[in-house]
Amino acid sequence: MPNAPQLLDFVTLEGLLAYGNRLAQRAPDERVDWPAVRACSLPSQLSRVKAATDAIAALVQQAPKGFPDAEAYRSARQTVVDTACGGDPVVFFAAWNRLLAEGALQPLLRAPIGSVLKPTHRRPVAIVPRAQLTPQLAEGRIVLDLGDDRFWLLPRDLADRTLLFTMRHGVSRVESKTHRVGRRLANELDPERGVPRAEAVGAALARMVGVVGRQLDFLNLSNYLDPGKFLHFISRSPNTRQLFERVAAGLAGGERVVPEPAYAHPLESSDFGWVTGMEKTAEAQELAAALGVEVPAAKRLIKDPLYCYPGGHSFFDLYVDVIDGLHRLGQAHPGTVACLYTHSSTLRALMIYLDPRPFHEAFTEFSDYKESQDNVVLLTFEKGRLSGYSTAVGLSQREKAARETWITVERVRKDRVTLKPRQIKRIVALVSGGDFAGAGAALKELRVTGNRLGLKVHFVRHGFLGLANNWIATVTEDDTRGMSSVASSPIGSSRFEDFKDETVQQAAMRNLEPYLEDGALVVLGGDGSLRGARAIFEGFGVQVVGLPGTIDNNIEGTTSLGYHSAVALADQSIESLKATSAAMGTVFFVEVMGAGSGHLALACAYQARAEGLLVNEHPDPDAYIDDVILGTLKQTLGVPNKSHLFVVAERTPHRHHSDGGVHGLVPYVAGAMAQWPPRQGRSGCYAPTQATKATILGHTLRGAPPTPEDKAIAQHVAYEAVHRLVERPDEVVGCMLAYRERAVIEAIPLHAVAPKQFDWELFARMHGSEPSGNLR
Ligand SMILES: Nc1ncnc2c1ncn2[C@@H]1O[C@H](COP(=O)(O)OP(=O)(O)O)[C@@H](O)[C@H]1O
Ligand SMILES: O=P(O)(O)OC[C@H]1O[C@](O)(COP(=O)(O)O)[C@@H](O)[C@@H]1O
Repeated sequence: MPNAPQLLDFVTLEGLLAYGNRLAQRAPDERVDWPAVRACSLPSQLSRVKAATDAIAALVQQAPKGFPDAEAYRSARQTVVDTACGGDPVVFFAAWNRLLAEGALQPLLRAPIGSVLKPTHRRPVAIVPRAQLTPQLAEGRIVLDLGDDRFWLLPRDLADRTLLFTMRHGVSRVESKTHRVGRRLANELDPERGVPRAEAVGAALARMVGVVGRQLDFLNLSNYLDPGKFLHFISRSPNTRQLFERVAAGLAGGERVVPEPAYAHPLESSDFGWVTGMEKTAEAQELAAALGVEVPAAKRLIKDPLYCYPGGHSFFDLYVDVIDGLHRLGQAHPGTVACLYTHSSTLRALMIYLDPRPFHEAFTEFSDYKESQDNVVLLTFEKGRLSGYSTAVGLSQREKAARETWITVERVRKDRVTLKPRQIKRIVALVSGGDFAGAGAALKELRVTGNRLGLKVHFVRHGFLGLANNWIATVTEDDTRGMSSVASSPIGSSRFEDFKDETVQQAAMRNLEPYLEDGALVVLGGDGSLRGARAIFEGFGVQVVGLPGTIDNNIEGTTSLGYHSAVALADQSIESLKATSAAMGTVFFVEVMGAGSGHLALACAYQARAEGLLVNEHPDPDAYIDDVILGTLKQTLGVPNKSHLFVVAERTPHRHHSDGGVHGLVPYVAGAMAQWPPRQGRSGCYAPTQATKATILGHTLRGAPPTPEDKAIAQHVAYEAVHRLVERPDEVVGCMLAYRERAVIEAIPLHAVAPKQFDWELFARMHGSEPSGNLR
């Protein structure tokens, strides 16, 4: 049990009172509607705690009998604040949380709210995975394929049912990731990320409603999904109204007038009173200081669903509001569809309620409700019961397992982060693996930004090899002058397979030791180098950040440094070869790097509109050579001004040479061509001479000069790495900073770094065909 009393035995009344009083004296944030502050002296508070504790214990004793509704529970609790606590919310806070630490509040988690009790068995579901779709479930319903092996079971008519589309606002200016975002905060959507997300939610909902509507029409059933008749409910927070506006625009599709939304209390987010708007880190640090414990222990208390804020508001409190409130909304609007615009905490409460596991267990899973999870929970209210699943709950077994692993591993990563905000004093950087353009620009940016933020910066020569040999030096302005435009890696790189050996890593750690206290290591390199970074992060606790750099561009979720420069340089050569091919009719095979992945080769081939492409990913290169390469040449050889150019990724295996790639292709293709009957020319004309050649661009691409694009990416990720290491180390340590094409930089934990899949669609597009089954 996450909150077993012995794990919270550090919680004292004195500590809680000290902390609560400090909160009450916080300077209010202007965006926050601040609750009334009562100044009470510590002795008078202490004298009231006993009465408060007894009154709360009496309230908890009522729990098994249940509370008629959420309002009854809230007012019973408020009576304790007003009477036993003398109106002092801090006294309530101290008495309640002390009882929580003793485990005395547990009966609340089993209390029925109104007629509603958390189900102990699986509820009827509205969305089911394929494996659970039985004929009985589908009987009398419309079964809609949502993709991803999931089906939505919808009634054929609404009758006395209510459909509830519950949506959360997504990304707002003050983010719940970093701040306590409560109902007292007038929060607004983040214009760059929140507004497009809200529009996307609206578009997705409109699409889904349209698909179901068409099914109903097809079955000659009355279309109850008419957006013109939907009801809309929001909370008081501006971001839920903004979400409504975007979704309503999507649903209306420029045709209908959408009615004004109504206010609904259960859609409010949690009430954190004086804490609303506060940074979560500061909150945990202050509580830890007041209780005289480490921050992780204080976080354990804060994360308990029963932990209350001064005044009594807890996550459990919100849960009661949401569950009771949604049942009421369902009851009040039978035969209709209602759109509910709300906050992530509401969706979290819903998921916990819909999930049949015990409250604490489900809370532990869903307490980290994340951006990447669903934005809409689909609910049906029928015969007094809510059923329905968000896709986050209705995941297939495979997805569920992947998600559980992700949650566990992410927790472990965070536990390994020891660097605190603004603690870092030095950065050590190295470049590893195959070299790439842009490394210089990234290193220079690390030095400049690091120094500007008061950090010492050190470079390691020749990657992990240099770490094992102690080739570490402090760098200054002198050392990095002109570095941004340097090709390859100005501090060297290496392939050093011995680094996979733990004893070699230990030697490297001894060299790194003097830099590790208050320091972080930045590793620039490809997937192998990032595996090396992960090894010393997980094995030795080195606070490491990875920056992706490889001309192969084969790391999922990011553009890697060096890729654009390599493509640009290859493109110059390929276009030159195309020109001479068109002039002379020569057949060219151009080999580019990329033994491990064909992304670079594909980009080069497509951009140059080559006739064909051979990559290592190809399931049958021999068949491709015979069918596509020879087939194309049969048709195009001799066509005036036609070029014949094929891009080949290094070491692509085939039967014409053991080294693969372009090796062996020239004699084979030239030999085949020689067998073809001469093209019919005009009588009396001589046929042009046909030549077949191979060109290997090879390592020129790794040493390409950095393009402005690569320099810009390098500067951006390096700048972010330093800033985030200083300000938010828990978000970047043990991660690779991924550069998304739309210039969004995100942290991907090293354990989640995965190979990028070859783009068969682009491959097919380049060939003017659809990818065939065996290529997918
Ligand atoms: N599993 C690992 N553990 C420790 N070090 C590793 C691991 N994998 C790779 N490395 C280190 O990273 C270096 C570069 O990896 P490599 O795959 O050659 O290049 P890239 O980083 O460009 O993909 C290796 O030579 C080795 O020093
Ligand atoms: O020249 P080397 O060290 O044999 O490496 C060749 C490989 O290195 C690369 O240039 C880059 O690969 P990495 O990013 O994995 O180092 C590949 O395209 C190529 O197949």
